Amino acid sequence: MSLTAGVVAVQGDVEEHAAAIERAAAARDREVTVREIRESGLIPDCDLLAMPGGESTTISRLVRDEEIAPEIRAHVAAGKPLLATCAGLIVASSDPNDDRVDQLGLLDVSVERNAFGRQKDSFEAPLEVDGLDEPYPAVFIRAPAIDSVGDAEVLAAWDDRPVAVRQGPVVGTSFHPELTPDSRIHSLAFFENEAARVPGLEESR
Ligand SMILES: NC(=O)CC[C@H](N)C(=O)O
Repeated sequence: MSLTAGVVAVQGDVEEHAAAIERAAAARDREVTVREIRESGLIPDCDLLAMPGGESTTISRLVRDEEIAPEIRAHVAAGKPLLATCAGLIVASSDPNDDRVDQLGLLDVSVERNAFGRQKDSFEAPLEVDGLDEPYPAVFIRAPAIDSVGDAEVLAAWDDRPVAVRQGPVVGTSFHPELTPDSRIHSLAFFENEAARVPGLEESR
């Protein structure tokens, strides 16, 4: 079955996410069509969803004004995967610590925007990630840190702060997995988490 993927496309690395989704799908011999999401009505047809980095206040505004937010929530409630990166993580969180961001509350974490310090505005780090055999080359750009974690599971930390989390079908990262050729995070979010995200799947097999 061919898959349909959506990338919330207000700004940020939309094409890079699309390419990473295509690489991750190809590695599994899956066909995928990637659509850019700027308006409501498209997400219900999507099997997978990515919410890229950019500026969280801007993304939040689009998602609210275009009435995309309820569709993202319904997508996740149906157990379909969402990968939320950097600003996307801030929007997906339950507490962005910023009144200008309308959070979606899909990841039970509070975040601090731009938390990794001015001298380290942008850096790459070899990250140990739960579920990956080798460190992942993680690119951080004015990245948020995760301050506290409720129901979500921490997949990776940097500088003693969580930077990748999972809650059911949602994976959130502080870094930008679309900016390196390594598509293992997309693969983890979209193709390797089936049992965890679809309740009852394990039993029904
Ligand atoms: N690269 C990014 O997505 C940065 C996120 C941005 N600093 C914000 O707070 O919205």
